[in-house]
Amino acid sequence: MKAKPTKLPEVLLIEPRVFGDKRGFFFESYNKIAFAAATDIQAEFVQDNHSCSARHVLRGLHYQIRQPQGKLVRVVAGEVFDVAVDLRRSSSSFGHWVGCHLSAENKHQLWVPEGFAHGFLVLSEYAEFLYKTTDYYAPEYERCIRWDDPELAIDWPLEKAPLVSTKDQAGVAFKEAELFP
Ligand SMILES: Cc1cn([C@H]2C[C@H](O)[C@@H](COP(=O)(O)OP(=O)(O)O[C@H]3O[C@@H](C)C(=O)[C@@H](O)[C@H]3O)O2)c(=O)[nH]c1=O
Repeated sequence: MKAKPTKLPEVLLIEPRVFGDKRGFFFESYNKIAFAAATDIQAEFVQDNHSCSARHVLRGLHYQIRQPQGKLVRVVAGEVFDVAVDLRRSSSSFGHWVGCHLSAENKHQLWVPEGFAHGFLVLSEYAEFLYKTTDYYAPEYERCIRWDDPELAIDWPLEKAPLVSTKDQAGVAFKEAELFP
């Protein structure tokens, strides 16, 4: 596997080594030792999540305050535009975002560290989205920043107005959000 820094250097694009043959393909979607060697990150994943969404669904921008989660995200069916936003006030990339195309075809994964908000837009008919997290879901600490916050100005590849949950429609502005030191 290869781990490449994105324009936000702590957000990493992971490219697994894929073995294709006449039967199909095989790859290690996660290997603790290989991940640590390629990324220098000692992550302890405690939860695996799986969601499925239709085209134009946008989930995000989500994060947990006080119990932040690092996320290793990937797509096993379809394609998404996946976004991470740096919410750490002390960071030189505070308030900056990065977006990557993750698909079942390219098999790329994104490492979204603690202290970042995360969201994605579905670009295919549907997308199955899998991710590992370094801490447990804690609804009391769950926070949401609006996906279309003007200050963040994320350049989502939208074809029409996205389908957003009621919870996400009630997301707060970046400038009003509870953030990290
Ligand atoms: C995230 C999560 C949700 N749930 C429940 C709560 C709710 O009833 C239902 C759907 O939850 P949500 O609407 O929050 O699901 P969703 O919008 O898919 O939330 C996810 O979005 C992406 C962008 C992330 O980054 C994730 O960390 C997570 O916040 O599932 C859990 O039981 N455990 C979990 O870990």
